[in-house]
Amino acid sequence: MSDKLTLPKPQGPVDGAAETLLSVEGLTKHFPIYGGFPIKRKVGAVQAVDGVDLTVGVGESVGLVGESGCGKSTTGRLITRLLEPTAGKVTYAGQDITHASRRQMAPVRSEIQMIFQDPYSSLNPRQTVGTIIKSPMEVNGINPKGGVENRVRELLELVGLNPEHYNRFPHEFSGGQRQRIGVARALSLNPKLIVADEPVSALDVSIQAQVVNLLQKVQEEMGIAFLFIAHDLAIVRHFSQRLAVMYLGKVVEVGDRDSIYNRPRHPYTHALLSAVPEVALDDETEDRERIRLSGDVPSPIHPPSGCRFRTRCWKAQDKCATTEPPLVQISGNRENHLTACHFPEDPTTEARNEDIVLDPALAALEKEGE
Ligand SMILES: Nc1ncnc2c1ncn2[C@@H]1O[C@H](COP(=O)(O)OP(=O)(O)OP(=O)(O)O)[C@@H](O)[C@H]1O
Repeated sequence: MSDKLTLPKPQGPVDGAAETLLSVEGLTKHFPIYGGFPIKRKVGAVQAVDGVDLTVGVGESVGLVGESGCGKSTTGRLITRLLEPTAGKVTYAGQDITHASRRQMAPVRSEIQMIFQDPYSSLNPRQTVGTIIKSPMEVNGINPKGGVENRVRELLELVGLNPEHYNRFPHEFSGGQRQRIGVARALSLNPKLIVADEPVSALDVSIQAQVVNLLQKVQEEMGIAFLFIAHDLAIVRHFSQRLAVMYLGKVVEVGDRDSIYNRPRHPYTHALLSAVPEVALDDETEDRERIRLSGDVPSPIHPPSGCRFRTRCWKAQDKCATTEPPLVQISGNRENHLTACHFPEDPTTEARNEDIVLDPALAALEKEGE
């Protein structure tokens, strides 16, 4: 039997969205920590990703959001198989690729591409733009109609760059243009899924929208599915049809865009939304609740018991420390809107009477100052 994966048409609609292209179940990555002298042994683990379930439909754009350190990049790298999962399952187009070898991954590799955060370090400074974009085609033995160079010029044009700049080097481009080169490189293999890991975070705010628009165009016109990783909800607001909110290695809420932005239930999603400047500036919603998401995410080496958000949650009760809330469709949620919380917020973003301060130390300081 050949050990190469064959890629049948993706099967079965899931989540009410398109046919499922990618699905991850119980995805887990624990990075071991070694210590001791003279013999080093495992003394603990960073629980970066801990039992994530997620699906991306064919041509669908899914946003994965959460604060820095909550495991978004690790999730992206597990999906693209740049990292080996500790546990769980990754299924792409109906095939289990969780532990697929390099050889087995070969046919899939070209279909799943990644765009990285930093357009400065992700491009080889010694290679011309032409070489950077054509390399994936050459490595994968792809010879497009009209030749490789012609295809590279087409791709440059598609991402809004001058095809005549084929022989230029990355340092001759601005940050936004370099990220466009990264997009052209990702597109060179006609992918079906792009994992974009904070693709605009390193760019000037004025340039961010242009690159997001380009990605949106690519997603819509070429039917490419996206997992768009971002730390704030404003960036993915217009881009993602569905959103998953992550906190300390777990997905705490997932649903379609309207459910997450207008009917969020998890206190953490409320807090993230209240930090979205775009929302605060909006006249219609100027009375939105104000939640100050201060304090750090606890260490993923010793995450809190029960609900991981409980140490920063204004609604936490005893049960939250003892029982982990499952990610389910709680009462009041629409279909496919799942929330992991014992004491969810009302499904509204109406104004509150008082500010909520998530950091107890900060709250005490404010009280003293009154
Ligand atoms: N190779 C590694 N070895 C040990 N710990 C790691 C490794 N990679 C990531 N981590 C840890 O895993 C946790 C999750 O990291 P990850 O980069 O996935 O988070 P993130 O949400 O993408 O954050 P950021 O936006 O800052 O990249 C962090 O605590 C990080 O320090």
